[in-house]
Amino acid sequence: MNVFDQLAGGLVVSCQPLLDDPDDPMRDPYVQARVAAAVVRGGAVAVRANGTADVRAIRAAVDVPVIGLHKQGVDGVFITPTAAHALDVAAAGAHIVAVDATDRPRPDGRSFADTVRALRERTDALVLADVSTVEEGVAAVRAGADAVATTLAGYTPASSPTDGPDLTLLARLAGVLTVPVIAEGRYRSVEQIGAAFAAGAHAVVMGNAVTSPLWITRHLVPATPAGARLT
Ligand SMILES: CC(=O)N[C@H](C=O)[C@@H](O)[C@H](O)[C@H](O)COP(=O)(O)O
Repeated sequence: MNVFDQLAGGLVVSCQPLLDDPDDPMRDPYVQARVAAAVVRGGAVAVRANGTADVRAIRAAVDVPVIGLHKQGVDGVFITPTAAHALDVAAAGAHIVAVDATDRPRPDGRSFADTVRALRERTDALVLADVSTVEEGVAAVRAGADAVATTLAGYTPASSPTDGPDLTLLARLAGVLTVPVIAEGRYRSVEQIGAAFAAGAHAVVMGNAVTSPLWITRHLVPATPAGARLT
């Protein structure tokens, strides 16, 4: 049984501070580890986390698989952009390393396949390929990815943002791949979780809608008269 089997049919919760707000008060490994412990207590089958400090703190706080990544910047390839980042995340204790698997240029001039090879040679970590198109998913599996996630749908030049989660991409990936396909990106509701499993998801990842008070409040405030006056 590999680690992805432990995720089958479950909810994975991403415990990360907000990407686009460096002053998010939740940007603290102790805080993220407490959030992770809470979501696991609530039934999350795994936790996704950003950065070696958060991965290490969360590994110590929970007994479910940890999907680690390292975000660098906000443009181009920013999810675990280099082999060195991937090795650091694995060394911090991630069972699975999430890596951008698009074919865009990377800061180390290497390819996604090189990162997979480096992880295989030096760690036991499995590789989750974050993609935005079917073609990227197919190429990622050819390059050795253990699973594919729709994380980058709507966040790359090759994909268009959808209002909610990209269920079409999910269904197409699930239709052509034999590895687990993870639904991730803009999941906000019980209905969307159901729709993802109906479309063939192996597991569903929810992030901001569960773990970011900053994101949730910013989402709700415009519905108030006081918030509407601000916009
Ligand atoms: C595109 C990107 O940078 N995605 C990141 C991946 O780790 C996170 O910022 C997201 O919160 C995560 O994917 C979960 O998605 P959502 O918060 O929409 O449920």
